[in-house]
Amino acid sequence: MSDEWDSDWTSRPDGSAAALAGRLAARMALFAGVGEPYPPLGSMIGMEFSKGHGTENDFVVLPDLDARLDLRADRVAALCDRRRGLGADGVLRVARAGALRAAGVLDALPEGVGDDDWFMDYRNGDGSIAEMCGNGVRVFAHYLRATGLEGAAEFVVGSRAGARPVVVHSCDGWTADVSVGMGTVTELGTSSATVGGQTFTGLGIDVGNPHLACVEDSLTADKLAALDLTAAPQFAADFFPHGVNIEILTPLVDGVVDMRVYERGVGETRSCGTGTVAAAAAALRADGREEGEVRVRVPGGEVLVAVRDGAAELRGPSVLVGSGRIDDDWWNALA
Ligand SMILES: N[C@@H](CCC[C@H](N)C(=O)O)C(=O)O
Repeated sequence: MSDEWDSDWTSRPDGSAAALAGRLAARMALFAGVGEPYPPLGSMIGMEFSKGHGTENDFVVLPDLDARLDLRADRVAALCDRRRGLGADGVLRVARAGALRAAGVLDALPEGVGDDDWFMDYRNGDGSIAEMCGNGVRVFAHYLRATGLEGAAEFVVGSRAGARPVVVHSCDGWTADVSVGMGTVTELGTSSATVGGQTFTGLGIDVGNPHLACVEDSLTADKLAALDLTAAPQFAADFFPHGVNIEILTPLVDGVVDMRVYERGVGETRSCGTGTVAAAAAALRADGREEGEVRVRVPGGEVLVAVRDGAAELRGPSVLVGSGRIDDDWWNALA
């Protein structure tokens, strides 16, 4: 972690009124000394963050261009906690791949990713690292464009699953429409999982991260909405030794499916971009096809998935909600 985030008064975890008054006085004195107006609490020092979502799969975005942040699992989990933190399904650290490699966050660069490429360092809400996040990439690309960190509308975002080319079709400070090349879709075979007391059989699919996409013929959108996804599903751990994201979906009708998801490292989310790709591939396969376009409706909105030549493209929205600073005292007290 950077020294600038660890000054004497920011590192004290003492949250008492006396301690707070002391810190305020120290800030006021500091600013009075240089003739500057006193800044609002939290505006002087503290990590910048933004909050965004893709079809309501939400993320804390942390710009960390020098890759100095120590993104320990407990810190990520606290940040993502909806009561004691900012609240999110995951964290997106923004840096160049080379900076993350130099800082030891990445041992080596994934295939197709260069030192100068942007890299989405993605963490699940429980602090675990995942290879890829399809909704996250759209928000990541939107953030880069909206902040001016990236000037081009087409560029590459590196992920642990490899290079993901993005096209930002339209974008302002609030919303964006983004396409992502999601790479190869690999079928792993059939497996099953028990969700809310019901057993579903599906297709194991790797899109950089592991999925079990279960197309259930008897499901309607209403029956899907009534499923209980509060408890963690049971799945075949020998089939998915690193855990799995589980999608339950209706069969393909007129190019549309409805999907819900239980994400590894998070729980039920209102959308999962890689999950929609797995769902589209499984729905096409169940329909006797290997290619095609599928509109995937999720609780948080909808996205468009195209599967062609064994690879997929995902297109959907991104929303940037706002930005601010994380209090250093809060962050350091997590140590
Ligand atoms: N929400 C993401 C997927 C995030 C990673 C996943 N939970 C995993 O552990 O593989 C998406 O939009 O793809």
